[in-house]
Amino acid sequence: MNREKLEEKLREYHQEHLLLYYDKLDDKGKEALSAQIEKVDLNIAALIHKDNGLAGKGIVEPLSGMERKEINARRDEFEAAGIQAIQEKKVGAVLLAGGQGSRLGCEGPKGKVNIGITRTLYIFEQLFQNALQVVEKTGAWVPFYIMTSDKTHEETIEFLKENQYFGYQEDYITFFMQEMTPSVDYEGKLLMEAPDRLSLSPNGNGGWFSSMVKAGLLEDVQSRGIEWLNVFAVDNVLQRIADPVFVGATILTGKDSGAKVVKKAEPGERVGVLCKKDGKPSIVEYYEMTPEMLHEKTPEGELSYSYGVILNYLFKLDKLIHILNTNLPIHVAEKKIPYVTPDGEYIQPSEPNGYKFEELVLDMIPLFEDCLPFEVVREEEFAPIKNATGADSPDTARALLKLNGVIL
Ligand SMILES: CC(=O)N[C@H]1[C@@H](OP(=O)(O)O)O[C@H](CO)[C@@H](O)[C@@H]1O
Repeated sequence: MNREKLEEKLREYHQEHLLLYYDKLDDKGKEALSAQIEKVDLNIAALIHKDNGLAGKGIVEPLSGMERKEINARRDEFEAAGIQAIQEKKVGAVLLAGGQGSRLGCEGPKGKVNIGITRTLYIFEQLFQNALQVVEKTGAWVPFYIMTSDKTHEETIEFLKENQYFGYQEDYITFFMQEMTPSVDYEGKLLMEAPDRLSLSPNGNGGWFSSMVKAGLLEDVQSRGIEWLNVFAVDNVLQRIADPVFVGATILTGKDSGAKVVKKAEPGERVGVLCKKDGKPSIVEYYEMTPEMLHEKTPEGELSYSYGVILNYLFKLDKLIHILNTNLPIHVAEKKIPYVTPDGEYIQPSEPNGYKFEELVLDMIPLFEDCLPFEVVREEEFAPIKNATGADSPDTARALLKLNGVIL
């Protein structure tokens, strides 16, 4: 697009300031900026006013799930069904790895964080170890789709290649990039990170499937005969991938989605909670729970909203395709967003100065017919690494890995 066309497009959305530095840019800079402006959704006002989150809207009630007792009683049956589906190549895995390890003091992809003590043990390495257990058990390779972001793509590919995918077969690994959305100030004006660059950030983990489709991977998924996708986060080193028992339980109970859950450790634990909203399974994210919901108890004295999701979901492919064009709610988060001033000065704010927009994978759940809440043992399957120290840190994860026999 030339200047005139860009101006015309921007005027419509009151974002003409994006061309403030345009005339001073060289041809490469002009092209780069123009490409970004063409690509982004400029209808920010619509984003800000979209339904924001689930909490407090609709009738929210507790939801009971499949508990350990029931799972253990039917374990063999579930496991056999899951193994069969994996051997028939019906299950694929999607690793959400777009995040950076900056909070853990490591620039670059979070999966590159080394949590070993006497040896190196990268987060990616541990996840592949977990996946290899299933390969060993079933004799079948589970195709892995790895979602990266603009900021982590090249480095992730390079790192995994260098390390020979930690023993996983290269033919079963495919990368795709998460899409980006613009950040805005409190007036809804798009922020710029540099004179030739908008401030963009990953669009949240809810965009994983549409990003996969936009990357042209639906054909790949379908040609492999995949019917189920197991989506999971990079930050839980005890994550079981394509767990045959979970896969089998979801299939045999006739559900079209499943969510692994743990009993919450305490009311304030920072996990999304599986519940019912307007009669359908839904997840309310921890920061959207009301104090009443957080503390409500059953007559037996247990938390009413006790199932915390560990970001490990199973989705049926045909349903994912069916809901592909359904809009997910946009979650608006106030953040500190670096930007350039009209004089070209780069500012790194110490206080929040604007909004980022995210779609969340948990908002997909109500779009499915029914979801199986599948209870897992926290000590065996949930060791998230979110913070440098304290709760959910490398230290807590190491303790849990040790408990599971991993040598650090
Ligand atoms: C948007 C999203 O998927 N949030 C997840 C995710 O939380 P974060 O704080 O965003 O890492 O991981 C939690 C489990 O570690 C899970 O309970 C929660 O629902």
